[in-house]
Amino acid sequence: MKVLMVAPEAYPLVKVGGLADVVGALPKALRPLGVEATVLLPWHRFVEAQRVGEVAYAFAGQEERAPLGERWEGGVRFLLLGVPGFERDRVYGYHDDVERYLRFAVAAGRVALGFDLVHAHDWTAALLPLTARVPAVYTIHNLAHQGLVDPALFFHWTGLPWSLFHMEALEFYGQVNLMKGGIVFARAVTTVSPSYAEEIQTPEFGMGLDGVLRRHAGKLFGILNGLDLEVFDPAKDPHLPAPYSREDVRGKALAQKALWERTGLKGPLLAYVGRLDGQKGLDLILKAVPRLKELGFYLLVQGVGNEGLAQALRQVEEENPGFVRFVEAYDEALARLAYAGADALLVPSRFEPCGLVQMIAQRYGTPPVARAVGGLKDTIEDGRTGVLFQTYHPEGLLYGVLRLFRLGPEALGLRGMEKDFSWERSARAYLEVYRKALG
Ligand SMILES: Nc1ncnc2c1ncn2[C@@H]1O[C@H](COP(=O)(O)OP(=O)(O)O[C@H]2O[C@H](CO)[C@@H](O)[C@H](O)[C@H]2O)[C@@H](O)[C@H]1O
Repeated sequence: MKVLMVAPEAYPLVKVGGLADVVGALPKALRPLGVEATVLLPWHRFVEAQRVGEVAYAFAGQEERAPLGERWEGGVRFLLLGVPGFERDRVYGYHDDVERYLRFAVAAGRVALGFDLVHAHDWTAALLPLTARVPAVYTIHNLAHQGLVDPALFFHWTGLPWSLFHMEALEFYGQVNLMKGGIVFARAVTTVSPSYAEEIQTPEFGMGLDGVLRRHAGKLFGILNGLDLEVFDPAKDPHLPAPYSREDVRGKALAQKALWERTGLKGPLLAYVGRLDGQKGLDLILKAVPRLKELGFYLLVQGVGNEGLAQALRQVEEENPGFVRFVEAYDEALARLAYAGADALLVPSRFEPCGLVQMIAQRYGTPPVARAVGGLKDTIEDGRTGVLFQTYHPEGLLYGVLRLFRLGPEALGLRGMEKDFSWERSARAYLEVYRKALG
């Protein structure tokens, strides 16, 4: 079976968050099952690849051509599509994001012709289930980003008929909603944990699409993300001062020391690693700081993203020297040191489709304190490998932290290291869904 995965990011070529980890790892896990998956990404100028051809497509009534690049990484074939709009430094966050990703998706439809199935990821590829001439599976990684477009622009750019502009297809409160199109037109829709698959069918988590998801519930599947155990392995991680495993955890103490030295903090150390986004519950962390400090905890926050949150974090760092460190950087090495060297990882998300950071931390022997939502619920054993709290409130988070330290973070950490986060089972579930879609 030849599958084309279409996504905006994939590890190790382009990574902003967890989507990249998933799109990077899934093709490797599918290979032993007889699925040959190729990953198609926009050709960002910072990605080196060999030019292997050209793709012709129509956009806004004009014939255009885009170079096609190829690169192999870890046995996976990556194709890079050089449509205009991607010769920039960042992956997202430009005023014309919708236009450039639509152009990418239109051109990607041409590339898909050589494959049995398209697997489209998130809003940036959501046009493909509608336009690709091969069956499509659509995966929702995050319902918060849906891709809303002015209908006049959308139909001008894509050349699609206005007859698609109705409630059962692309229309969403007067605009075109790309993610809605992905859900409606895919043969199967997946999301990244069983709990999130349930939650998004409710008004609380559905972000306006819960009705659409309920209508299409028969083809909606929750498949838990795995971890790339080669990439995230404390026994082989080059970013750590010394390797360690469950059998010999001595290296973990060295990681802790290195983390203290690097950040100027000491223990008991609570860490947050991830994008700075309203989704992630950083407002709870910010509000909990005075109490955490009183109780003798130290706090490290590492991440980039929302400027308002960054500002608030800078201020909290300034007001609490020696207790709070805010590292505003995308830094793989420091992230690994935090997963290994912190006493606990905080994941107080408002909602969480799956979440990888809590799995990474458990694999590195660091228990998470997380909110009981989405994939966090599905990957943390409450009281055994981490602590889950219910209420979205600073008190909920504080209660979780105190409970963890009563239970003993070391014991929970050791149990977390035993957990199986491999992709194997999930890859088989995807294969089942692919078969249904090809049906
Ligand atoms: N400043 C930084 N420095 C270094 N590394 C950093 C970093 N900020 C983030 N990362 C890395 O980015 C990844 C984050 O992945 P998550 O799945 O936890 O969240 P994200 O919200 O990005 O993903 C979305 O998609 C994934 C994939 O489906 C879902 O699991 C998740 O719930 C959904 O919100 C991890 O590999 C983490 O180490």
